[in-house]
Amino acid sequence: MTYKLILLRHGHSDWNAKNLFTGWVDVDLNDQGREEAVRGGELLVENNILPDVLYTSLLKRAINTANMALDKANRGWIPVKRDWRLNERHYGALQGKDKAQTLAEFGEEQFMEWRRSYDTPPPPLSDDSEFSQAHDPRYADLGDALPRTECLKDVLVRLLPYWESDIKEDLKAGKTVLVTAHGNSLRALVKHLDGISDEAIASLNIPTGIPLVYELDEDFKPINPGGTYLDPDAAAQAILAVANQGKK
Ligand SMILES: O=C(O)[C@@H](CO)OP(=O)(O)O
Repeated sequence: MTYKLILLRHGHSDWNAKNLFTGWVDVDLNDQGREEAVRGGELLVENNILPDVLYTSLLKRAINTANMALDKANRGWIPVKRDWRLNERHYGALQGKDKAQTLAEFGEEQFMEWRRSYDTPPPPLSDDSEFSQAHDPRYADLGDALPRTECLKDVLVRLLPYWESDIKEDLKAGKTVLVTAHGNSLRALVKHLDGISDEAIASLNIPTGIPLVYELDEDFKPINPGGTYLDPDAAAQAILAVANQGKK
């Protein structure tokens, strides 16, 4: 028995275009992102990989990407599960800040430590910031568990129980699962699936809008380590662009 898992990072958002740290701020797709989402759906059809169930975060850039991709694939009817555990990493006090300005102000070492180190979170975001989610009704049930900042390790800690309890169960039932989420929540999942070290994960980046397909064996180990991008050329180009964000 093998299992099929599709990971899809949301398409380009307004704040990707403006080069701002986004995290849990609920920014929508821009025109480029909507095109990427539709193309993502086309790639699923062209490769005959059709999801049976959809998982998304609670953020509209992921929700809308999934809806557009599935509509293109004529799979808008599949069951949907949404959970905050798939949200982007909470970027703390960096949410809403310009990446290039942050790089110039704090230097490359600190900037990359905040962006890509496994276990150093940025400073926490104050609850009275305009970019805070402390009063957002969609997270009311979280109580004290609501993050004010997160490093990648924190994302893995909140995501893994959900992977085990829900996503893996659907895979075990033989369903092709689509997870539409974010650069850093997907990096956390890929780290787990591929057994990537805390150091090596720093240089792994995920492009927007290109489905990444994993075939997993009965122990949920990848038969195709690193997964397979359905458009490898576009993925290679877009990965470089993500890696170089901030550097103008
Ligand atoms: O701003 C963010 O939330 C993320 C994803 O866009 O950025 P980065 O790639 O810098 O972690």
